[in-house]
Amino acid sequence: MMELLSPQALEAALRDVGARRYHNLHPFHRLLHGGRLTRDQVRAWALNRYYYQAMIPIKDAAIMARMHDPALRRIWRQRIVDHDGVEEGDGGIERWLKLTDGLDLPRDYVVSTRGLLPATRFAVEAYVHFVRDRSLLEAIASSLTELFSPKIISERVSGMLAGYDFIGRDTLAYFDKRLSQAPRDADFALDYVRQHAVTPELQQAVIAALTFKCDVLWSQLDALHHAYVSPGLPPPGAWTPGAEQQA
Ligand SMILES: O=C(O)c1cc(C(=O)O)c2c(n1)C(=O)C(=O)c1cc(C(=O)O)[nH]c1-2
Repeated sequence: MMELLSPQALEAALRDVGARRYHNLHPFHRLLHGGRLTRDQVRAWALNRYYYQAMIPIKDAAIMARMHDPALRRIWRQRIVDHDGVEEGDGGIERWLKLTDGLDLPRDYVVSTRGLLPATRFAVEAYVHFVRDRSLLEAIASSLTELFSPKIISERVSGMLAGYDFIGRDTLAYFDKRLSQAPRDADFALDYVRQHAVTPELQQAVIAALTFKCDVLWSQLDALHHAYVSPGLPPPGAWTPGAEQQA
């Protein structure tokens, strides 16, 4: 028989998933944050990660479409505003494109997603499908990796500024805003999960949802590492340096 956890014990179990499985532990991130990648390897990361950024509002719209409570939708919709902006030239996706601009990747090439690793596409799509197909509680729980993101973002910004002469603070502006947005979003989601996961089965389901999401993030880095670090085998059609110049 599974035991019913107190809200505090449930939170501890969720934090333990992060401590063991969050993508700050991935070797690719260690290299990225340690200043040990080439400029082209950093470009591959920014190009692929764009797809995650671009699909986050679609993921959040799929979650919102399942919310019957206007009060809940009013809170959740802020996530879409944060990424899409209130007007053109504003928002998280635009700030991510400042990063790819800074790495000399043409915007139309980035936005076309032509050079994406297939595994990036599969992992990100799996996240969107997960929130569409599972319960609302599991969908909300799957966003809880953001509990752990402020720490990795701080490590990343300081590590990349120190480690790469081709990266400046303005290119990394995307992350400044996430440092306040992520805790606000994660605190809300954690509160929701603590209140609604009230049976052992629901509690196991939210722990599994967070585990799944850690796998979504981890497998994107596995694919980058395999294609661009070791053994360095980009799949057919995936970006290689210079491919962005070809029509
Ligand atoms: O830089 C990172 O390591 C990182 C991680 C995560 C995350 O843990 O899913 C997100 C973000 N960044 C991020 O920028 C972001 O907008 C975001 C939204 C979500 C989500 O699941 O709704 N995660 C993340």
